Amino acid sequence: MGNPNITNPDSFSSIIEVDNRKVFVNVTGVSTCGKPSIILESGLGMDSSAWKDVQSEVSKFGRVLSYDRAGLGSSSIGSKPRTADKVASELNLLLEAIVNEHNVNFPPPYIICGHSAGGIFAQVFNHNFSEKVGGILFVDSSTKSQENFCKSEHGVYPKIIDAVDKALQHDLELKNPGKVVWPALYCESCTSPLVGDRYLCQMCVHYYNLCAECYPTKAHEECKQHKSDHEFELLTKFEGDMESTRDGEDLETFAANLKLLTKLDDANPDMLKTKPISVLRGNPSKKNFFKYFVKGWSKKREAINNYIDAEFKDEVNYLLDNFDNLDAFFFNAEQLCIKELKNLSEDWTYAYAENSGHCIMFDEPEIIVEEDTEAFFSCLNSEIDGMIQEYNLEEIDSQYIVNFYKKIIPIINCSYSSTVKPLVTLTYAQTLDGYIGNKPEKKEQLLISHKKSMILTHQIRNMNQAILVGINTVLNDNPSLNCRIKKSQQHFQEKFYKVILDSNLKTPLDAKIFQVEDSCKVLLFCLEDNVTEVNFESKVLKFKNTFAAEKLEIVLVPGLLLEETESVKFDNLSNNSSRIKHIQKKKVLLDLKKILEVLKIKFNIEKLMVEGGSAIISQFFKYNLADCCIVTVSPQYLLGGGVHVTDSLNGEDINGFKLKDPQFRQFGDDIVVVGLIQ
Ligand SMILES: NC(=O)C1=CN([C@@H]2O[C@H](COP(=O)(O)OP(=O)(O)OC[C@H]3O[C@@H](n4cnc5c(N)ncnc54)[C@H](OP(=O)(O)O)[C@@H]3O)[C@@H](O)[C@H]2O)C=CC1
Ligand SMILES: Nc1nc(O)c(N)c(N[C@@H]2O[C@H](COP(=O)(O)O)[C@@H](O)[C@H]2O)n1
Repeated sequence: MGNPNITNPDSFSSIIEVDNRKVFVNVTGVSTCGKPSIILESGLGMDSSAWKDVQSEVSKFGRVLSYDRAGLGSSSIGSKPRTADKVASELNLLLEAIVNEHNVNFPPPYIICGHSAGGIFAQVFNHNFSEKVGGILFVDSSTKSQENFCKSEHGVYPKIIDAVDKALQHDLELKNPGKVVWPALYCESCTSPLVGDRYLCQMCVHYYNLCAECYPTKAHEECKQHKSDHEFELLTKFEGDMESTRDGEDLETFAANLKLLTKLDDANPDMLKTKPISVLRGNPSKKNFFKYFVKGWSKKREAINNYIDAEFKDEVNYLLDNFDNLDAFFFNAEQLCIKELKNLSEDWTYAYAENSGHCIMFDEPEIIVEEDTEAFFSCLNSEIDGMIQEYNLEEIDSQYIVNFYKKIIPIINCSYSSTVKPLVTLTYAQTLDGYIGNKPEKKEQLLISHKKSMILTHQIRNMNQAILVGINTVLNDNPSLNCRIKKSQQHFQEKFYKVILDSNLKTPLDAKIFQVEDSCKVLLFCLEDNVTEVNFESKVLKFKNTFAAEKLEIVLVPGLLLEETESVKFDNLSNNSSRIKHIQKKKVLLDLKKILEVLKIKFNIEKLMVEGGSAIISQFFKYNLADCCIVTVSPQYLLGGGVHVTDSLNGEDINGFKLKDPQFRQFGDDIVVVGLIQ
């Protein structure tokens, strides 16, 4: 079943035939071989046009599909009832058709971004086609608890809904009688629910919905305040019988779909447990949904009253009268929804769109774009999680991370130029009590970072040309110091250096930095004063006999005398007193400025990442040699003690400082703080 309209299989918007039905599809976005694709699933009665703003943005970093479900927009009607099972199967057939029959690149895993009832369809799709789903982004999604909500003492809502539906069908006051067309939208001028044509103001930052009655007067208050004339676009034109336009997507079927999901979840409760999900909620006090059900309709009280069963009349009218008192009730219902959604997965993120109502894609599409990016990234992470230890990660060419880094360091992009040193990024992970490592005697690396911030660290390694650590880090952690992201290793292997500051050549010959299969070169910086010592000379020889010149280079640099004052407490047991004695100690450390100069001039290293440990970080701070910081803060306390991030500055009189232009971002459980050092 070919489709002549598809001229560019990478991006197309067309009506295609699937299983003898016509389905409108809109596939856009950059080709993402090996990465997840995004499916935009609209809410009840809404077609693909709802995603206009979101799709154009998300397409910049991935493959995106929006489509009209059967009976909506430009798609032909489907068989009734419109159960979520049916919707899921039809979506699956559509995906198979566009990939197999139309040769369109739209690879799984899929991240389904479901608005409202679209979140229910997404979950049912995950039950039935689990292997294809990477994660779900819930955009003010419906939840199973809404069924209880309907059944609860406030079960009067379904009665209002019924009455509204009936009123719409019979009430001649309304221009376009028919079923409720936009369950979540109301006219922002007259507050009636939107039936019939729907208009959007093109000039405002946000879209405004106007019904056909208000459209000619352009009566929206905020629109009136704008100086220029507003242009309104007729977004959706409904003609004739509404029944055939949003065929079958009614509240009765919606309630049945909630029951179906409850049944599927009861049978298989963990279908989403390990998959990343994002829960995005609008502001309950702004949800047009509720206004539609209650406030908007209080204006049409008479019409509604005609269609409410006598036994519910008092209750319905009480609600219509007391709309403002319902905030607390709606707030509680909202909390239930959030709890239910978060419980679906162990890997969830939550975001609150304060300035949005139920239709976040109209009010704040940018938040969905951001959340999509997060889900996109999480999905990649969970794919590669299991492989981290095997040094076999898939490439994460994640613009998300790259942008995060670049955003705060414009100099990395353009204007950093120093003839004497590379651009230095200081990166480490710390606990809430400031520790970066275990006590040295433990001889075990302290795992602080969440897997997601760890991947960030690896990506940042990949964006630099060298990593520098002190010898104690090598002795304690035995790190690999490579970038375990496959494919990017290509770039990494050719250009990367592992730099160890090791005055006395204590680095073990069997250290992992030499062993891992990469072609990075190890640079051991040693103290030039040592060169005459026999012991040192024999060590150098051993290294040279063990490793080829392209694998290892020993670089001699001058030392810098460091005078440390150590405070020692002496107890006098006879009189139970104690005395502090200050002992002056001398230590030689390698000259960092000289090392940076050599890295820049001899090895052409423009960007250097310094990982630690404490002594190294402290010295970079002390001599103001770092340009920016990326610090992972993990929500844990070590308490028992260990290596503190600036331990070795103890006693020295050095001024502290504040990061410039700090940025913060959550990666898994951790907060990553990024900023410039002036
Ligand atoms: N959480 C994290 O992100 C990280 C944690 N760590 C942790 O840090 C701990 C190690 O820290 P620490 O004990 O301070 O040791 P370091 O790894 O910082 O190494 C310090 C040693 O490096 C050598 N050195 C040479 N020149 C210099 C110089 N100019 N400045 C500083 N050191 C120099 C010195 O040994 P010599 O005189 O022999 O040359 C010095 O004792 C480990 O527990 C490790 O796990 C490490 C990195 C990151
Ligand atoms: N970002 C980060 N988080 C942690 O929890 C850490 N323990 C570290 N440690 C640093 O990473 C090195 C290990 O690197 P490999 O993965 O073995 O290549 C370790 O030596 C520290 O420098 N970092």
